[in-house]
Amino acid sequence: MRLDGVSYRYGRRGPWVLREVDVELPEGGTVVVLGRNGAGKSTLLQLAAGVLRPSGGVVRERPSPVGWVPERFPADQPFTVVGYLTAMARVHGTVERNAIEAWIDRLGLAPYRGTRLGELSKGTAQKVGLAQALIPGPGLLVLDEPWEGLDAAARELVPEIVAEVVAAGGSVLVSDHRGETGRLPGAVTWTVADGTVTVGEAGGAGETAIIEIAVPAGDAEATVAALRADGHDVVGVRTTAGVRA
Ligand SMILES: Nc1ncnc2c1ncn2[C@@H]1O[C@H](COP(=O)(O)OP(=O)(O)OP(=O)(O)O)[C@@H](O)[C@H]1O
Repeated sequence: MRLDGVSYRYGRRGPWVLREVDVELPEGGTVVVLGRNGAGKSTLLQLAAGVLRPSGGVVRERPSPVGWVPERFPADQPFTVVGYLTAMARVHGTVERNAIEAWIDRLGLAPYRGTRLGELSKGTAQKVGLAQALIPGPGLLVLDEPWEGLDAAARELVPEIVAEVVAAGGSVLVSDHRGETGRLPGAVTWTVADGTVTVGEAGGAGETAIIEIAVPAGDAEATVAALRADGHDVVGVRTTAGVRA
């Protein structure tokens, strides 16, 4: 898939979020999209997924089907979990009962089959968001901050799922401001800043600098959050008393 001179702004007079972006996502490739809060990561993902249409330029050779997992799963819909997953599978033209059931099991959704989406916790709703994207066997899987809101067990599943989609020949595009990038071996990075996208190798050997900083222990959480919000990969936190996270 290629983005050819893709530009985007919200509304006719809004500021340009992206300007003439040229990037290529190879078949079977994984791309991690990095950047500060508000840099345009979600916008880029939505253009790639076909959720937004470019204001200028064109997206070519988008694989199908597209599995799109938004940052916040829109849970205000009058469906039960199983009803929603079945309806979404129909939208993709297939109702593979086995695929629906397999993802319900794997993501731990079985206890919530008959629960209405609006009654789910945020983390469980995010899993339903993941399931609907995976059921059709996506040729392009687009995950907006997939680690956000998921419980620890489901977070562990994300790299596994990405590897499986890639092994089946699919392409994966993931945005990440939590610094989980290292969990996706072989991924390329697209860093969004000032309307442009810079392509790099994620964690390429010898290319990563690790900077140690010291802050008062009480500021650690806020500092980690600020660094991640700026697109940095926080690899560890320790106190003078020992390892914290
Ligand atoms: N629906 C919208 N209408 C108008 N402006 C928007 C809309 N969605 C996003 N923007 C603006 O476009 C810019 C890019 O937003 P985007 O959500 O793509 O950034 P992001 O890098 O994903 O940020 P975050 O990490 O906070 O999710 C921001 O300035 C944002 O305020």
